[in-house]
Amino acid sequence: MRISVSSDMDEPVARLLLAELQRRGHAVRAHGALRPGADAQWAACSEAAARDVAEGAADQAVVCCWTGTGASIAANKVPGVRAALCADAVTADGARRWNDANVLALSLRLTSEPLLKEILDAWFAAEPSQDPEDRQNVARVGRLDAARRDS
Ligand SMILES: O=C(CO)[C@H](O)[C@H](O)COP(=O)(O)O
Repeated sequence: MRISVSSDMDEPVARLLLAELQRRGHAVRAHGALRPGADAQWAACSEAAARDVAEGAADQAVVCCWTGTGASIAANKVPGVRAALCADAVTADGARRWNDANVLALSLRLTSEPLLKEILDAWFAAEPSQDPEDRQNVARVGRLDAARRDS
């Protein structure tokens, strides 16, 4: 899978995230503090990674900041992006399954190395639910997105 990754801070867990995604065979594109010379403000680098997904340059993205909140807020402003801030594997599983999330947001502060691997395992193992009610919810979010674009 093609995965864009962003972090506003060059923290060990962000480097580990890059290495772990590569080890799993993903093609990784780095933004922010993970790419020399790139804009590393959390709003800018989260937007860049999210735009990769929205524009088809990446299949999914993982966006990071110290809390994970700014990264998820910025990513969610990009049309077509459903970013989910996940602090554990159960949340990551639900985000993929029920929300059809296409961007994973992580807190650099909270995500330890074992937790990171658990979250990634759950995120990549889960498939979006085909249950009609779940699809209706995701479609409804898409309509909210479209309405915001048109307003
Ligand atoms: O969590 C964050 C945003 O949600 C940032 O990582 C946090 O604000 C730190 O940024 P800075 O190093 O610029 O003070």
